[in-house]
Amino acid sequence: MTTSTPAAAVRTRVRIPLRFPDGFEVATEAITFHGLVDGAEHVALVLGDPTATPTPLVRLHSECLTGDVFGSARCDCGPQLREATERIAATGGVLLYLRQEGRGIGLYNKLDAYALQDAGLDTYEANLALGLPEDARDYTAAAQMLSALGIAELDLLTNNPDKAQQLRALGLSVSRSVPTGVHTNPSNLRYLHAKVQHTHHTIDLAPVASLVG
Ligand SMILES: Nc1nc2c(ncn2[C@@H]2O[C@H](COP(=O)(O)OP(=O)(O)OP(=O)(O)O)[C@@H](O)[C@H]2O)c(=O)[nH]1
Ligand SMILES: [Zn+2]
Repeated sequence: MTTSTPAAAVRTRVRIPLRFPDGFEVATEAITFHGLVDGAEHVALVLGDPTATPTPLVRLHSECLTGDVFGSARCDCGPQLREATERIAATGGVLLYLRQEGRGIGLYNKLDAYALQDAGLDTYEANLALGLPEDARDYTAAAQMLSALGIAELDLLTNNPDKAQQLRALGLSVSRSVPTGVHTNPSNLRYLHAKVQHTHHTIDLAPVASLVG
């Protein structure tokens, strides 16, 4: 981490057995922190043995109440969370569950943005129309969490180049960006297409290109 980033410290470690609706089960250790710069209640989930490899697999998962909890098909967050949990457990690593709902604009603003998308705007235009940034996420707290866990070098499970870029600028060594699976459905195609076009997410939509309007 850069010298200008304040250090955070582990507050509590507690074991939580996870049981997903599809039957997948895995044990995790949930970790909370003191001293995170943005004051949010971000949580780290340790899966498998992160010390088993010099570059543990890490995912920075931005909170999505609608996708992660309710099963919304408007985005790919729920399936990505499920996928990440299993893949990280297999190799050893950490999932940081970051309280950055709506790319950092909050739940109510995200739902306002959904309403604008239903009126024709894309996911980025909708944020701007609300007078908000396209993407308000800052990963300084994530870098603090990783440093507090003793992780300086990692593989990052993401399709979003900005996440690796920000972590590197914060002094972490991101060995590789490992793409997630492609989780398309009729309700999220336009959203995923906007991510590829606008923010260069590495999502291979070629197999479904003809369906994107
Ligand atoms: N403002 C806004 N936020 C959204 C929208 N759809 C999903 N989100 C939020 O976007 C965040 C997830 O970001 P994504 O752009 O799907 O993916 P990413 O985190 O940038 O990249 P990956 O690491 O590849 O998943 C979550 O916080 C969601 O709540 C939307 O239409 N508008
Ligand atoms: Zn989502």
